[in-house]
Order: sequence, then C-alpha cells, then structure tokens
Amino acid sequence: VPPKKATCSKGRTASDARCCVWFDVLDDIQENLFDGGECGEEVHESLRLTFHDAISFSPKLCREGKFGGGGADGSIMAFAEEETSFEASIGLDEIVGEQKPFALAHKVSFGDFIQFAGAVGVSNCVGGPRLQFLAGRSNDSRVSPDHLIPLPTDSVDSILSRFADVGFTPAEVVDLLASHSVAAQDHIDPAIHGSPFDSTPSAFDAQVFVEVLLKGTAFPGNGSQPGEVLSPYPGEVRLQSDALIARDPRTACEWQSFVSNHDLMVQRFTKAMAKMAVLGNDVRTLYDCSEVIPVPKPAASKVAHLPAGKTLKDIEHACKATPFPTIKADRGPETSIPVVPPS
Ligand code: HEM
Ligand SMILES: [Ca+2]
Ligand SMILES: [Mn+2]
Repeated sequence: VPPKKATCSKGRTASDARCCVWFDVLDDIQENLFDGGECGEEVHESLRLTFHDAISFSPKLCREGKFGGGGADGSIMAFAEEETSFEASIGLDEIVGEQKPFALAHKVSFGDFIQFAGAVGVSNCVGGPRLQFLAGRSNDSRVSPDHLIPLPTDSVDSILSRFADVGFTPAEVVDLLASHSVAAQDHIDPAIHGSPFDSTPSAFDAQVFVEVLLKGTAFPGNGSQPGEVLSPYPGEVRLQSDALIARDPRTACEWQSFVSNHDLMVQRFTKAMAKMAVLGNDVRTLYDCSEVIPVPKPAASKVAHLPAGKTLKDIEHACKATPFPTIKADRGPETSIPVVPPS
C-alpha cells in the first residue's frame, strides 16, 4: 500500500508521511546550521561532505574480494575519527561535528542526513539546483577503505578511472565539478583559508568554468602548494585537478559548454548528483522526499562573464570542436579577492 498523503508541521503537506520529519530537519538546519538560509561556509562544507561520503565506494575492490566501502551510507559521520583523518578529507571533521547533533536529535540516518544537508544547502545558493532527495538509507555502516577520494594532486587519468569505478563518465565528472562554483579552500594553503575557486562563491554559476580557463599568473598566498597551480588573480585559488580537467581533451568540451548555458549546467549537475547521492544503496529501498527541498532563487545571469581586467585573449581555449563563446568582461578595476586573515 502506498503511504498516505500527510499533513506535516506548519501545515505543510507531504505525499509520503515518512517525509514529514524532513520539514522539521529543514527548519532546524536552515536556522541553526546555515545561518538563516545562507550559501556560506557551512553550505560549502556540507556539499563537499556529500561527495566524500558517497565516493568512498568501489565495486572494483568488491570484485577483488575486499570491502569496497558503503558509498552514501553516513560512514564518514559514524566513523568520523577514522574517515576525516584520510588525507583527502582534511578539515571535514568540523562540518561532521556540526551536523551530527542534528541527525541524532531528529533520529534520521547519517547517510540520509548528509545528502539532505547538501541538497538544502546548495538550494540556498543563487542560481542553485533543486536536487533530488531520496530518504531511507540504513544507519548501519562500516569504515570505508582509504584512498577512494580523489586528491587535487591526482592525474586526470587517475581521477577519471576512480569515477569510472562508480559508474561516472568523464563528462559527468565535469558536471559534478559545478560544485566548485560554491567552494573555497582552507587546507591547500592555510595562510589564505577561505579563498574561493571563483569570484562568486555564494552563487551557483558558471564563473568557475571561465576562471579556471584563464591563464594563471601567480600564487595567491604562501607560494606554491601541492595540488595548487597558478591562479589568474589575487585571492583566488586554483586546484591542479580543476586546471587539468578543464584542459584535457576528454573533458574540455563539457567544461566549456557551461560557460554560456547556466540551465544546462544546473540540469547536468542535478542529474549527476542524483546518481552520486545513492551510490552503494539499493534505490528500491529508498523513497522520494524531494518536495522538502526549497526552490532556489534564479540566477542573475544565464551567461558567465570575464572578471574585470581580463579579455578573451586570456582564456586558454581547450575544446577543439567548438570556439570559446564570446562573453563580456566586467567593467572596473582588475578583479581581486580580499584575503581574510586567519581568525
Ligand atoms: C575531481 C575530484 C575532486 C577533487 C580533487 C576535489 C578537491 C577539493 C579540494 C582540495 C577542496 C578544498 C578543501 C579545503 O582545502 O578546504 C575542495 C573543496 C570543495 N569541493 Fe571538491 N574536489 C573534487 C570533486 C568534488 C565534487 C564531485 C564535489 C561535489 C559535491 C565537490 C565539492 C566541493 C565543495 C563544495 C568544496 C568547497 C568546500 C568549502 O568551501 O569549504 N568536489 N575540493
Ligand atoms: Ca560561483
Ligand atoms: Mn571551507
């Protein structure tokens, strides 16, 4: 028998009564985790956490008779001490620590909570996606094996083969990297922690796809760090992995395709995230609570722009099949992002 339509708190309705709890979680995290519905640090870390929980899954290891991890199973929260000490997950102990009391208070599984918080969080970003949210993940998990999460020092070959193991194409890897539009680093160069990967870290836009293609000119902080390459202006950090994926013949055209097509970027990201959020789960045991996810504010522009002071000549065009779209440059003095001293 399909679950009955239900009236939840504050008169909100759900098509499945089991989804009501998520309205209460929504109210709680918007107010007390995301500072009243912002697209800031906690949102960025929460989105990153969806990835690190989910990608820790390897059908290849299973075929070799080893434990391959449980995917999006909440193990990074259940075994936070172990998994947040993996090299790739440096710094995630903080958001796991912040999120865990909410999951416990609302008696939902860690795996569900992590994916829910990421979906709600990114809906706070202007131009963001409204992600699918399926609930019902088990709260039983085991510690994931290490070395399943890509590092910014990894080659494109290694990143693509890691993603291929969990069923993602090279294009889908690019689609997922739209997440780096609402992202900053803290641990690549701790001297400039909080420095973003694009000029608009609170907007889910295609700026990252433009800015990573600009000719790199300098290191923004304390010199060159592992996993970091030259960035185009002060205060912005460029990951080596993003720089290489933007320029690799297997991924460059998907990368460039988002520069002048915000809707395509959101559509592809939404689809890839739906796939990632259920890795390791049997989807037949999950149920759809997407109706709880807020509708994001629309993007200010459907086309990205060049930061002030840059021209199309500064773009390192890498997609052989298609010319780089003609986009406008911002007016005004040369872009730079103020460096916030460590608090
Ligand atoms: C190609 C594979 C990837 C690599 C090598 C990579 C690497 C990184 C690194 C090194 C950071 C900075 C962490 C820090 O210093 O604090 C970061 C941040 C971030 N990543 Fe990725 N990433 C990858 C893919 C993804 C994917 C698929 C997602 C999708 C959800 C994602 C979401 C994020 C977000 C939202 C942040 C910002 C976190 C913050 O601002 O605190 N990344 N990533
Ligand atoms: Ca952005
Ligand atoms: Mn951060």
